[in-house]
Amino acid sequence: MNAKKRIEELREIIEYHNEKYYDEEQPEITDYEYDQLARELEELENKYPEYVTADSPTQKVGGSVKRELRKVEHDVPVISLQNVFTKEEIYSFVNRVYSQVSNPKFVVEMKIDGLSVMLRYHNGKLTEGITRGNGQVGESVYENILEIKSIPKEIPTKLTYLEVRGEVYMSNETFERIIQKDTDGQKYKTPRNLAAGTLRQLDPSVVRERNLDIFVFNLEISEGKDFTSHSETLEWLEKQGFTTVPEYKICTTADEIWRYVSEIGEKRSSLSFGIDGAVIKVDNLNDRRILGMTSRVPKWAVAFKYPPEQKETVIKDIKVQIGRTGRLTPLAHLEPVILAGTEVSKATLHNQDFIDSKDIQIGDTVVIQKAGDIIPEVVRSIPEKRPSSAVKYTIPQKCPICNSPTVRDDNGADIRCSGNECFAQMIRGVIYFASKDAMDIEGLGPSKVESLMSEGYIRDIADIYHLGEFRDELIEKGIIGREKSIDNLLNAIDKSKENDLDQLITGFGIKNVGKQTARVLTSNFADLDEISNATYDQLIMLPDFGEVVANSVLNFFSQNSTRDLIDKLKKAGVNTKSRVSEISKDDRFTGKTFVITGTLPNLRRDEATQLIQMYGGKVSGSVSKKTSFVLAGEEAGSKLTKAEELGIKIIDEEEFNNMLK
Ligand SMILES: NC(=O)c1ccc[n+]([C@@H]2O[C@H](COP(=O)([O-])OP(=O)(O)OC[C@H]3O[C@@H](n4cnc5c(N)ncnc54)[C@H](O)[C@@H]3O)[C@@H](O)[C@H]2O)c1
Ligand SMILES: [Zn+2]
Repeated sequence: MNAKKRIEELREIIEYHNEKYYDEEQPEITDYEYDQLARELEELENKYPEYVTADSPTQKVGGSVKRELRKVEHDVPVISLQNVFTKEEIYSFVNRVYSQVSNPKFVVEMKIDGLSVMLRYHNGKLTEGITRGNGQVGESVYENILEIKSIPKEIPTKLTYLEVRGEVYMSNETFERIIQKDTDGQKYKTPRNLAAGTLRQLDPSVVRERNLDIFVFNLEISEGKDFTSHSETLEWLEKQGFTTVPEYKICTTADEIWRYVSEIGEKRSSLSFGIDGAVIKVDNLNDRRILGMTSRVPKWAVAFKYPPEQKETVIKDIKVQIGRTGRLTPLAHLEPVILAGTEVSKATLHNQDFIDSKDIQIGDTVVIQKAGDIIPEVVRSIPEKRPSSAVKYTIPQKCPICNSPTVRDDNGADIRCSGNECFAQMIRGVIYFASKDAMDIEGLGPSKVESLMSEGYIRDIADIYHLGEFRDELIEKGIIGREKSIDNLLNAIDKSKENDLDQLITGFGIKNVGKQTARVLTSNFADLDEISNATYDQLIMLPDFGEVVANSVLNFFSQNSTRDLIDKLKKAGVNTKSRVSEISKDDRFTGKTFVITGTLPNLRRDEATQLIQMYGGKVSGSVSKKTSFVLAGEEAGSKLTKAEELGIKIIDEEEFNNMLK
């Protein structure tokens, strides 16, 4: 691909992820992955400056401004920081500074993973709180800021105007607590996203409940008071009651800086809050002025991004997941380990090529990492630690769901089920079963259904009623959410067992049978068994039933898989009795006994029998004085004679049909 094209493509991808991250607080990729993309774009733009445009994401800061929040223009544009990823880059930054100013000092701070907020004070009183927004214009979150305890609302020194900048964050502990019980909070993947989502919503009481906090890291404006260094401002800010970035350190040499950066990196996972790097800043404010800035970043600071934390663990098993498009994705089930603060028990292996190229086997010890603290990935296997019991893994040749052959995409590494819409179709079926129109199981919406099916917990609708057996596993995997959401869902599932039969029949999703038709069935038959044994003639006589609908019903209930499904549902305790039919049951033949003889022109004998039984009548094999009617067709033999002798009423099919009208 040529450079220009790649640059354009990268810009588009990055803009997309910026919006997800900054505006929706719902990132789809990890910070690490994002940083790789941003770095690639930056390097290309450096190499081909002729392609740099003013609207490139490398030239801009942050996200946009929410319409619901009041816009505020920044006094000092809020710029970004240059990211660096290696020791060498830190050294070259330090060397550059040394070449431009004499005896520089540096402050090394943690880069808190939250969102930037500017705080304004007039005459010592807090008057405004603004998000970074696009760097020029931010959003007022003043009412929300007031709910953050560690932000002083009034400070002892009454300068006419003061502006400080800090990072609003949420501690890991608070994050865990909130996503346990708060369904809105559960939408967010990381403390950073939840902190941003919380600060940018409109209800201050939510901020209070969610216990946001702040670390102040910069003094922007202090009218009537001068400082010579950054570290001096931090000390002064502390005296004013601000909580400043913890454990910052003043360093002189590159070696010293690197040692401290590494030290922070080592204790990173044991901190009670998230950091996404370390910031190295020139301390002296005059030096900063000499070094200057670009349109987007200061030249007197860099942010070091730590490589993702890695751990070793063992692959216990590899299972295949099936996605919406029928793609089979192998998933490693791991010996659980704590990584970057949370437990990891599975990781995607992407495809067969990934497994083969990394030489990954079941039983292997592997190195995993959580890129950007979200999605765990397998970095490599350690063949020296391979036990003799290790097993090679190949994606199955038959789809574990529909048994169709699996095929490799012509032009790629993906392997798909060749079954016609196998998974999508199944998913739709289960989603419909749980929907309001059918079994109305609250909490079992499309995305939950999809994950449960992808993970193999649900293969058919009856499996829904066995989810309770996997309660602990589901909690551990976090597929549904936390303990509370799982219990709510299990309760809703349990409750649905008592639903009326028409809801269950609707849920089967039988072709041409909607809610209305399901009701007709349940008001004419006593239970699911009667419905599944109903004959064409019984069905065709039901109100609103035409040939097509009747055949659809017959076809559905004649399949073995349907019988199995019904058995499974009954065993699980799902109601299969019709309540409506108890009231409106048509019992016109109660007390009447029929004898059927000869061949009827249209009805088969078993069909006629069922019709009679359906209306409360009995069918007997021999004619006696107790016989009410003899239903006779062609070639009726001795029974007809006997009926004539006893004077019992003989009817033909047409008369019988008339009795049913
Ligand atoms: N996953 C995604 O889809 C996605 C999308 C966009 C951005 N991101 C992540 O966000 C990063 C961009 O980060 P950013 O928006 O915070 O801006 P940035 O990289 O420009 O860093 C500057 C920000 O760091 C923060 N900060 C925290 N502690 C600080 C300290 N001690 N001193 C100075 N600043 C401090 C401030 O908020 C400041 O505005 C990317 O590198 C990426 O990791 C991820
Ligand atoms: Zn399939």
